[in-house]
Amino acid sequence: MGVDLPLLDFSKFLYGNPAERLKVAEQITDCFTRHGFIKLKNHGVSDDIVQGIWKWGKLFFNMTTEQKMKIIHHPGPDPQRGWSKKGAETTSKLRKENADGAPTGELLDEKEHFDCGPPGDEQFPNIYPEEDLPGYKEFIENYFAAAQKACLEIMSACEVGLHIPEGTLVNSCIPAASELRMLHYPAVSIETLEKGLIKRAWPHTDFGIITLLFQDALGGLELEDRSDPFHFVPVITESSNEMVVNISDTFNRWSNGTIKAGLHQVNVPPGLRGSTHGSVPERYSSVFFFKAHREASVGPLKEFISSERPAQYSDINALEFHREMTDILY
Ligand SMILES: O=C(O)CCC(=O)C(=O)O
Ligand SMILES: [Fe+2]
Repeated sequence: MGVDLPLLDFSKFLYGNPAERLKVAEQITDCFTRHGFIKLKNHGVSDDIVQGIWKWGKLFFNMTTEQKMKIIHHPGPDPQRGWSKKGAETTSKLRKENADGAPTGELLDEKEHFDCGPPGDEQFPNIYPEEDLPGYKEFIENYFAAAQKACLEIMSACEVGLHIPEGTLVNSCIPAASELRMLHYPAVSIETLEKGLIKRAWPHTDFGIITLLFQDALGGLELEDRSDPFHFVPVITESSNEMVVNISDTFNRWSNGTIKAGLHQVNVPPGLRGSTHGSVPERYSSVFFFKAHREASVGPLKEFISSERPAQYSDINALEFHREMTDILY
């Protein structure tokens, strides 16, 4: 029982010799296949950027409601831009679509977030608090570039680990169409969370290719223990520089259902489980939803289709898939 996620050293892929690259690539795809999740160190996103997540996250969410309202996101099927206030999104509806026995109804997530796409996105322009928080946009754009680069390297590692031709995954990811999210979970009473109508984030899978995640020292991210379905265990990160990566729905589709998306939620942090009263401190985290380029197919790749395993998913493009999924989410 339990899930032992090893902390893999990605520098062995980035700078290692061919044998080292192959070894870590296979560890990555093996862990992804078994758990839907991996943990990486030396991933190439600098400590400065990770420290910036905590610094800029606090500055952003500490802005007044009036300031945040200037860049509020208007819900709809297109990619999210700007600030979404607490209760705007319910991940539980997605869950309802994905599996039986899941919570149903309007279960809200106890979180607020900021979302943006690639710097200079013309199709879905980003919105920043440029006057109210100078420097934020510049930080976010640098973080976006570093996260996008890390994801492309992880795709290369997956190609090596899965023994599929170079470029099979990477070529569908350029130009960038990823989404970056800064998250803040306000302090909440344990009683409220334990009552079960509110969760920091309900069980869900993400719908890009992979998601990078950084969480603060408080923690609270949990993944499904596949040996005990619908039972969740904490993803323990020893330092806030550790990168947690999950497989998301697009990878599941590309692999024709052989590499499944990692089901996850955000719960009472490990150190506070079992308490019956008191409050759970606020929490900060950030996720980078790595997406295929908007016209790329999110149907199964030919490497994963055979006469024994015909295509399980339709051949739609990434933007159509995104719209389909956000329609469920809001
Ligand atoms: O904050 C976290 O740890 C996870 C957030 C998450 O799963 C999401 O936004 O999709
Ligand atoms: Fe998620």
